Amino acid sequence: MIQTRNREGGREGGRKRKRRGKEIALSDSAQQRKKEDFSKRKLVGIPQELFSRASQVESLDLQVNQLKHVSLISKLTNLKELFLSWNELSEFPREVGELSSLEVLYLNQNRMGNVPTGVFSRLQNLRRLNLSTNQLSELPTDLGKCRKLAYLNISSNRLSNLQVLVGLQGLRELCVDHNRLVELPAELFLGTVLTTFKAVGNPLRKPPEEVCVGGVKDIQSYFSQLGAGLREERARRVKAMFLGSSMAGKSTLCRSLKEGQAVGVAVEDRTVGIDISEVERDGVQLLFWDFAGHEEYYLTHHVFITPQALVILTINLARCVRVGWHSGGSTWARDSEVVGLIPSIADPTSFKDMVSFWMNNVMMRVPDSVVLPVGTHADQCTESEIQEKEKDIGKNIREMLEERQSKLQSRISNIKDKDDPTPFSEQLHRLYHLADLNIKVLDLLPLDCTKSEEIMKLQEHILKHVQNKELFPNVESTLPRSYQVVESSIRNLMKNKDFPKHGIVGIDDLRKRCSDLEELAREDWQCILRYLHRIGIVMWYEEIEGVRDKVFTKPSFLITLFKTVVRHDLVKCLEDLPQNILQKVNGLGRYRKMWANELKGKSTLRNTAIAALVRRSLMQLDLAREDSFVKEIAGSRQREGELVCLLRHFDICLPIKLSSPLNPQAQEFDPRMRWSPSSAQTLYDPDGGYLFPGYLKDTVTVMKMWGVDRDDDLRVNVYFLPEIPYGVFHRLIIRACLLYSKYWLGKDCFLLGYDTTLVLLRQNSDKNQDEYIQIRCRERESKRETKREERENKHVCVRERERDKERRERE
Ligand SMILES: Nc1nc2c(ncn2[C@@H]2O[C@H](COP(=O)(O)OP(=O)(O)OP(=O)(O)O)[C@@H](O)[C@H]2O)c(=O)[nH]1
Repeated sequence: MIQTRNREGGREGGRKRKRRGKEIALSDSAQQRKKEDFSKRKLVGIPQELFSRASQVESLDLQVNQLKHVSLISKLTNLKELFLSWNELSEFPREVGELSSLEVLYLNQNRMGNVPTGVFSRLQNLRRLNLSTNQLSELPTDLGKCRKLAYLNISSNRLSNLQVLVGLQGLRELCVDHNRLVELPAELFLGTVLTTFKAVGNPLRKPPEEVCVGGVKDIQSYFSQLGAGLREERARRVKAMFLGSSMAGKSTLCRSLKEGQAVGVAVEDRTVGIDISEVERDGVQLLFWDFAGHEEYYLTHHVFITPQALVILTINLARCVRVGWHSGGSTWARDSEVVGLIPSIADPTSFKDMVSFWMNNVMMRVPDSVVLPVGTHADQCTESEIQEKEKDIGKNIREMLEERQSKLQSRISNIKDKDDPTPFSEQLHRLYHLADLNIKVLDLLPLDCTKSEEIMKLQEHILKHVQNKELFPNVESTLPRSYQVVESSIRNLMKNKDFPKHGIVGIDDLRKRCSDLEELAREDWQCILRYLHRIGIVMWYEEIEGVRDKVFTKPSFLITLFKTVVRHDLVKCLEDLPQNILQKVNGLGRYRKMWANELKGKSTLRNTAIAALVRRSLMQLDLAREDSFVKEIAGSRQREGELVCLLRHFDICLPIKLSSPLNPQAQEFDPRMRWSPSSAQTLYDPDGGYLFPGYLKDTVTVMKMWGVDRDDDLRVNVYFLPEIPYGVFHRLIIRACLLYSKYWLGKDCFLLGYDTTLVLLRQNSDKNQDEYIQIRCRERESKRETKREERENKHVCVRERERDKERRERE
């Protein structure tokens, strides 16, 4: 998606760019530095005119040209800043090594394969160096002599060793994303002034990537614990995520793998949300995450689909029927009924629903994954059918991947062909990165899940692949012993009778309970907890205000909570709420119908309805004995419940006022500020409720308000490659509505009202199957329209009268 601009051509964040800009501006004014700007001129050599005033030039900008060599640059003896980004340099310009006054050197986005040793020995004043997006596999040993170097960007290269950087005492910012690093030198972090370190996209084992994403503090803690004389341990662990459409056989596979033999699953025993199980085989710990295939659950899946996992894409072979090829890739249809070019997600036999929807989701969320397609129900197909389907699915997936690559490449060329590609450098970097991260799809394995020997075949298959270091470089990681101790202490605690069955514990309480860890400093303990959170052993959302002091030691319980309000049969759950539960939340019997109708008609759930649903779930699990616990989860009149707090954070629901058509808590939008969910804190309204865009069914209200499209509407289309990820539009609804006081919502479209302006957003796909979000804007015509809008604003309000009546009845 086109969204970011980077004026400089480097790949630093906006803040840093600004800082650099400021630095330059300050030093400019102080020293009257002579600047020469020759950027974006399609130059193939340095302009000769420069040499007539060579000694005066202090800053030279040659970005975005076609330079293959840089000669005579050493004549600019007073040069302090040199920008050579976005050129065609395949060799490092050696003469640069003679520019002893140089403070800033940018050589990113070139094609250099190496930097010769000796160049940096004389660059003693160098403060900022950007060598990112080149093809470097080694760093010159003398780089470590640039004692003043404070910023170094060497991301998107082929580096596997950072030892030469040890000793750079002034280094504060270091970016090494997307290289081939397996280990990091501890000396780079311990006792240094490094404050920013980025290393995503490396096959890191020491420390593992889950530690590195926590930043310098977490890495320091990791190394100091490694160095504390405690034994280091090797952990071999892999998460296997079972994805695929409903009734494909995911639960059957998960449960059978756990038991080590074929286990039948009753058809009505549908997975709700996600099931988690864990087994150890051949010294590898396998965490199985079984994601429900029913559409309602896709909304929460993104919270749990994490990188570095093995994706087991489960396809019911008996359900797909081959009907021929066409460009849409929908090769399958039920009972020989040909589906449309873009088959509906609701068609469980379409190729899109069975394979490409999941593949696209995986490509978008975890694009460096390994996918193992497993064809279930092989016993219900003939040998030749299996072979044919196996071949077709493989071919279709390959075509999908090729199409994705070619789209990525064409977008890359589009940007590169622009006269000035620098504003798109961040986007280009992402495209390069996506093009690099080719998802690995293994051959389809057909299975009859009713046979134990077939289950064992799958187990062997999984173990063979996860032990392949090329496919899973991160399966093995080195951990300080304390990491293992904390993990096993928590596991042991969970076996204790007095440990809460739900597994939710206060963070300090948990630390106290792990008594064998007394010597571990609080900060180190938190770093370990963060690591355990990232690998999915516990959940600790320290960034969410309402739950930051809680640890969910049983992630499955968290998922159970999500299932309370995100489920395929929610209307029925509301209709079936027992009387005793209603009484607990001061509800009347007739509320069942009212709540069910509100959900069906407006996709809203009021607080009392949520409280009743949560209470019922907790009672079913025998966890409702402590009223205070139920209130913490479900909410009370004083405070928002932890469940909605989490759902809000993950953009699954939107707080709404049920009593008013307006949203008085809407944030004022400040374009200078970065918007984040936490900045959109809303006041808790005990009489309010939440809107779940995932349950929106039609577009009637929105389209009535909007009318027909007009030629003079202001219109912007935002295209997505290869399609709009599931749930993105829902999240857009939530984020946009938090900013506007008037909105009308529908399935796949919504309308925002501000002053006299209407803005329509809708997700579309055109005849070329390009998917995009369209933004249309127009002035409202008359006051009459405003009145009509208020009358029809039924998605965000129930009438005041109705609320009063309800209150009276309660009283
Ligand atoms: N004959 C046969 N039945 C299978 C096979 N695999 C699964 N089943 C049956 O298919 C049905 C659906 O399987 P599940 O494992 O519940 O499917 P799921 O993908 O988990 O479905 P959701 O929970 O809706 O996501 C169950 O009744 C299984 O026993 C197979 O290979 N052969």
